[in-house]
Amino acid sequence: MAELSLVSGSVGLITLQSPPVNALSAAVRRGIVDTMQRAVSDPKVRSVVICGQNGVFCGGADIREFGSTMTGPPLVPMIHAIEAADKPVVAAIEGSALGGGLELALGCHYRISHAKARLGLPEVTLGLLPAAGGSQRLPRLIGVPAALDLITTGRHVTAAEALKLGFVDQVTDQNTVEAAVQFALSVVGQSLESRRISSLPCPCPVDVDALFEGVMQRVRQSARGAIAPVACVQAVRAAATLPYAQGMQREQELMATLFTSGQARALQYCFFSQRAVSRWSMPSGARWDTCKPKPVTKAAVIGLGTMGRGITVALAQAGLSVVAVETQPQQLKAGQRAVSDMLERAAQRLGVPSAVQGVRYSQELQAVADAHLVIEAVFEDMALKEQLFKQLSSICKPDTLLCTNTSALDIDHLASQTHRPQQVVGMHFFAPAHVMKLLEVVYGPRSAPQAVATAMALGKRMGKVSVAVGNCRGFVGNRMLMPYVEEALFLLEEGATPETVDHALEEFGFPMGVFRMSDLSGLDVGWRVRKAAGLVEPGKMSRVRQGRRYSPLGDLLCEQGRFGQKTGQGWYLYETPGSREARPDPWLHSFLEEYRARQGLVSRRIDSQEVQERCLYALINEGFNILQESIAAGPEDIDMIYVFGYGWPRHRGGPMFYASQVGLPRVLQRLEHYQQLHPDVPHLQPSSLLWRLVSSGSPPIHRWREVIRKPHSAL
Ligand SMILES: CCCCCC/C=C/CC(=O)SCCNC(=O)CCNC(=O)[C@H](O)C(C)(C)COP(=O)(O)OP(=O)(O)OC[C@H]1O[C@@H](n2cnc3c(N)ncnc32)[C@H](O)[C@@H]1OP(=O)(O)O
Repeated sequence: MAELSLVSGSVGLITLQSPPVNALSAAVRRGIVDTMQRAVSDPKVRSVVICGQNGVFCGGADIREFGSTMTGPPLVPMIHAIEAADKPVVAAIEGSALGGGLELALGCHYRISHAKARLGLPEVTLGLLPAAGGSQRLPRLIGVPAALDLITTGRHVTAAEALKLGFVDQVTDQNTVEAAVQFALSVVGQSLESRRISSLPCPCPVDVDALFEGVMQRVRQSARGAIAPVACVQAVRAAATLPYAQGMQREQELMATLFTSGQARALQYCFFSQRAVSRWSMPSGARWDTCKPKPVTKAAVIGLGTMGRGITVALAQAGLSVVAVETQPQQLKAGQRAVSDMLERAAQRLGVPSAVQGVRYSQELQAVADAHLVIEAVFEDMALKEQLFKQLSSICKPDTLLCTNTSALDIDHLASQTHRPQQVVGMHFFAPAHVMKLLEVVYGPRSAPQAVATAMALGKRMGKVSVAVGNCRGFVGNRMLMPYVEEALFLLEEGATPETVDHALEEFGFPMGVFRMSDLSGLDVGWRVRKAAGLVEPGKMSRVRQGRRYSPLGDLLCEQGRFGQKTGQGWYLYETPGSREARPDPWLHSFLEEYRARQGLVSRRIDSQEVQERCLYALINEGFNILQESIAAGPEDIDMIYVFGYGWPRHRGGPMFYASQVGLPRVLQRLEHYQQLHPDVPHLQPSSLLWRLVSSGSPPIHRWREVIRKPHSAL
């Protein structure tokens, strides 16, 4: 797992060998300890270079080992032994040096990096901190503020930035190992004292207390309940204020708490789930590894509203040639300006050439004729989309993929408007479409596996986390959101205020509670959907519609023109239309009191626990229904949709993972409890899959699929 060879007569070259990313598994650590010992004791070896095979230095500790008892040589003494060596050790960094990989490099006396390498300490994103000395060495080398930035965000930096910050000694765009070998030859005989980072003093800011207080406040605010960023600050503070040995002790203590935490498990589950969702499958048995995507170089977008603009930008930035069609001349002009601005700004920020030239604009639908793939992003209106799909079916080449960006409408119905239902899929983007990472790729019963493969591959090219899901109202994300929103409205009827509900959800870790979110996206959006579903009865207050409990509160606000931020009033009050700061609205509080009085509802005190349980368990319950119906292939798919599209706090792993952590029997018991209190609310009726999982002994989440697939009786 690590090989030693002698090169250029006197350089011991240690090559880490553990594909795909040379993670520091027990075998690799054993290999490093063994080869270092041999190199140090071999008189022919005068200096050492450490590199990784296949163009990757090291992706860090082997995350797969974290779930079980760690065996093999520990990282910390291994890195100390490298640093203590009396022969110069040079890290030759290609590809990635991340986490334990960078900590290994920081234990070396010199670091030579390829220009295209990426370096960083992303442990915080896995619920950990750099506990192989990284939190103590990096501040000594680059100073406290820069180290705090890298360690608390986990961001990867380019070799150029690493050189500027001072933790890389040389950057090359030639062969990195050869450059490192030459470098190793050149430093033989030089003193290594100043190269042992652990022996350097930590450059200490003038007012350490003020600095760390400010940082801690900022970090706590953005962490939204995540504990690792806070521990990272504490570890760096130890580097700034304690001698190295004591700092290391503090680093280990903090790591011990994080390592076994539920948050670390959740974040590591997210790491693997994010990768697992690209290995999609359909109920038909079609899979990611049996279907080849079709090449797509020319795409078309129809409709230049907010979504169409974002989708155009995302496609152009992925290097596709795009034609954007908008039939309204004013909208076309405004859309063109907005798209060009977004592309120019992004190019400036990233220091890359602008993709503006890759986009053409037209008022004519005919302009999409030679596209390989068309994404429709017109107004959410079935009649309009039906008409459009009929036209596209005759304009486009027979093998052109026809995609819709609908957020809820029936993909199969749209497919039936065309002569090529197998070529129709949903590509459900989230606003702003060029920023948000999530893409739901929705297949109908007639969608061809190759069409799904092509949409998934395109999503990947656009840098999205793409999740393949089946066709149903609202697909996965919005379908699960419906009971969540409904429960929040019911809680208002029963005595809560928007503030108490939002506070409980934000306390859980959402960036915004349901009412602030609804004000931001516009109350009229849901109103239109409810109208189309025949649920809205203007001016009426009835609380049972279509045979189940219904809250008309949202409709009543819309009837008064309260659409949220854009009108300056919604569930909250805003200083002016469009402003963002939500303030409690006394009018709304009186309105709720009057509403309850007219409905004969007795207001009661509702605590955070009830808000969280009713909103979140209702959402989770719908997730179980979705799994049961095979709309999502597994819990990881649902969880990634919620983490990347709906602000579910990543350190809680997604709704299904959260349910597994709370304990399925507990979720079931609380749903039953609330269902008894509210028998007219069908979404509180526990899903039969939840029942089956509990009666199968509540297996761990990675074994749920076995229960989902098991044929079940109608018990
Ligand atoms: C109590 C004391 C205990 C001490 C513990 C010491 C702790 C040390 C801290 C750490 O080092 S934690 C790990 C820090 N490293 C990372 O976070 C890096 C994670 N990896 C990546 O960011 C990327 O994978 C990459 C290295 C940039 C490569 O990206 P690329 O897009 O090229 O490939 P991927 O699809 O992401 O990955 C390919 C394949 O490899 C698996 N993998 C990647 N990194 C690791 C890893 N560190 N451990 C185990 N497996 C890893 C990844 O899961 C993919 O496989 P899959 O089968 O497709 O899932």
